[in-house]
Amino acid sequence: MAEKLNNQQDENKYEKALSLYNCEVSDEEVRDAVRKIIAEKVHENDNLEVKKFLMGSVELTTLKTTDSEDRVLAFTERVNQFDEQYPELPHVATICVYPCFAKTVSETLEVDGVEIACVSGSFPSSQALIEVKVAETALAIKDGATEIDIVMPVGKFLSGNYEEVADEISELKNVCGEKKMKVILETGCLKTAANIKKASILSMYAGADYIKTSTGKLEPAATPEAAYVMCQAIKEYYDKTGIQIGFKPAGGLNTVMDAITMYTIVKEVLGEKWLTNQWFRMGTSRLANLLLSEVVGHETKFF
Ligand SMILES: O=C[C@H](O)COP(=O)(O)O
Repeated sequence: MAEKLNNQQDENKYEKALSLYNCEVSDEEVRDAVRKIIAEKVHENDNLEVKKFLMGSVELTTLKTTDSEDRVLAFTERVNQFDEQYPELPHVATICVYPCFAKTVSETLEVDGVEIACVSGSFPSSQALIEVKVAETALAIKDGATEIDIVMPVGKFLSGNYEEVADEISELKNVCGEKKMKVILETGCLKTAANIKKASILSMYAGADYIKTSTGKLEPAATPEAAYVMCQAIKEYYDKTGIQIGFKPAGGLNTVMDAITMYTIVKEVLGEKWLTNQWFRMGTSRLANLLLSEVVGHETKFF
């Protein structure tokens, strides 16, 4: 059943994989389906238990031009202190930083089970020579990254160079080896549900362990519609191959209700099997304090 393509020599192997899926998705149908989920289901998940779960799915992110070693060190220390101050609450899933800070985080982080995610491959544009992307990814891992977030080469995708897009993703997955690799689709640039579905399928066949909506550097970022299409693609891929792929909405998740909406879409499309922080992550630079404030019942700026 499993359809791992990496060892096949066929020149059009990824186009062939794409042809196994219906990628002619209607934007209008997606909008209607999302509207229905939001109207009928989101309220069921607006509760303390879900908010606690969401805290444990957060990829605590700092990807700022102003980041420095001191700031990243302080950022990591807050995660260490969180575990001491709130032992009954789930700690965040990862700390997500630029590769030049992987060493700082890995030398400072004291909490077991918090992964170190590094954006790589010339984040956020992905516009660099593959050799540079390979080197950056290898160095991030050498310095302690336990997960890698790369950006799909969006320009190549929009030009229809699907084999090149997939070969590049596959090459970077080879560098990652056992380390989990997330592929950011930058769904705001893909515009249509059909493109988002195609990019999702292509990334999964090329070796993505997670697919991720956005870099957070472009608008629109993680929309419920993009999340819906990506979750559908993950489900169809799982049904066909038996391989479970994670989902990471990221970028522009600014309110607790944004997070609950993403949770609801995952629950409705993918089901309970994806509702662990191994398979569902939220990349955010703003949500951790808001979620914590709601969980503890008063405003806090811990992170
Ligand atoms: O990967 C995570 C995103 O870059 C975070 O985006 P954000 O700053 O809009 O929350």
